[in-house]
Amino acid sequence: MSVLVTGGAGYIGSHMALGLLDRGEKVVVCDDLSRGNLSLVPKGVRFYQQDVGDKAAMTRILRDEGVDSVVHFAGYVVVPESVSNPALYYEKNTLTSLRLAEACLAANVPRIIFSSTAAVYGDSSNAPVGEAHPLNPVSPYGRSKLMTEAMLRDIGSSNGLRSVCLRYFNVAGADPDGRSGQSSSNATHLIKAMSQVATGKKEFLTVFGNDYPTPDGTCVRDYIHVTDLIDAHYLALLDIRQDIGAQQKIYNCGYGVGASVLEVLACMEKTVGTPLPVRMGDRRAGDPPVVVAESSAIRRDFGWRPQYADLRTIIRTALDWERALSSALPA
Ligand SMILES: NC(=O)c1ccc[n+]([C@@H]2O[C@H](COP(=O)([O-])OP(=O)(O)OC[C@H]3O[C@@H](n4cnc5c(N)ncnc54)[C@H](O)[C@@H]3O)[C@@H](O)[C@H]2O)c1
Ligand SMILES: O=c1ccn([C@@H]2O[C@H](COP(=O)(O)OP(=O)(O)O[C@H]3O[C@H](CO)[C@@H](O)[C@H](O)[C@H]3O)[C@@H](O)[C@H]2O)c(=O)[nH]1
Repeated sequence: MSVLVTGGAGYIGSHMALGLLDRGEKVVVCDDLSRGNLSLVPKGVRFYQQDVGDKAAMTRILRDEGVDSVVHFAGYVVVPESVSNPALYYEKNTLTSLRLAEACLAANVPRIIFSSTAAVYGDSSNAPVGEAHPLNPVSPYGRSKLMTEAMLRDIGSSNGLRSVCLRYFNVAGADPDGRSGQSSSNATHLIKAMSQVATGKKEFLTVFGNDYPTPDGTCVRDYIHVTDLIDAHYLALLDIRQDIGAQQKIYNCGYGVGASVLEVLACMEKTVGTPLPVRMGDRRAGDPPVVVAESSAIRRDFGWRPQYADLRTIIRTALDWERALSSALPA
């Protein structure tokens, strides 16, 4: 049996493909390369350049490859873009996931692990958010993911497709062995942008707002190392394969520690040993002030034990990857 990784040419999906191969799993990757890089797909996986929202094609692939479980990363991830173009996000995240779920039913694939997000909570007013926190996304991106969770829940109850929805907080860092990392030169993520500034690929960092109700006025986030996130997925895969318990399980993936934009900047400057060029800018649309995880459930239920829960490690691995990144990679 093999595991299908959708979006496996992207940042997190490529780490998942590596993590599965490292654990001796057979891996199939489907990615339409709309936002990914073929060079990130590890050798040793079967690759299809394929829109995962094409139900007929996906049904064929699931059957032909003997897939027993799907790990679904494919989607669009830029919060401000979802504010300016919501329809794109409902199409690429919600509709595509619906078609993929239908393909799973048609091909009798009984399990899916879904990339959800802390953005489903919206403004969490300073306290760490647990899974039972009110769901009030402030961006179309967050809503597109919340709708997908609900769809999977209903399809699970009525048609037997099991799901684990993992709500990631801010994923950053790179494979400690240097095999993958954030490779899109257009990525909007803070630590990526800082790494580009630190390596001279970007002129300066803009801090989006310093008048938030936080200790230093900049937004606070819970940054989680991508390798710890992949461990959480593997534990979720082991759990879902047992076919026991609730049809849908939902877990936060974060460390429960917040860092402000200025704290992340200070850590990056310490790592590179020099101040970075920075400009203060306006607030960015769709940004809640504080998003920090309460993540005891996944530790308790799956025995998740993060290995890289340290901002310096996250920044060092991101920077190592940025330095190694070939300028030949497409955007
Ligand atoms: N990066 C984060 O901090 C973060 C946080 C929370 C949730 N997530 C979720 O994790 C998942 C992966 O995020 P990422 O940071 O690796 O993004 P990414 O953009 O690097 O990867 C997404 C991949 O999906 C592919 N893709 C998009 N639509 C597709 C389609 N219809 N068919 C086939 N392939 C398609 C893209 O080409 C790309 O390779 C996303 O679903 C995202 O919403 C990411
Ligand atoms: O050049 C930059 C980039 C970001 N920021 C700020 O840094 C913080 C983090 O931003 P970013 O790294 O873009 O992440 P988020 O907008 O918090 O969203 C990420 O984290 C969410 C979960 O919390 C995921 O759902 C999203 O996919 C993922 O992009 C925010 O306050 C931004 O305003 C800056 O000040 N300057």
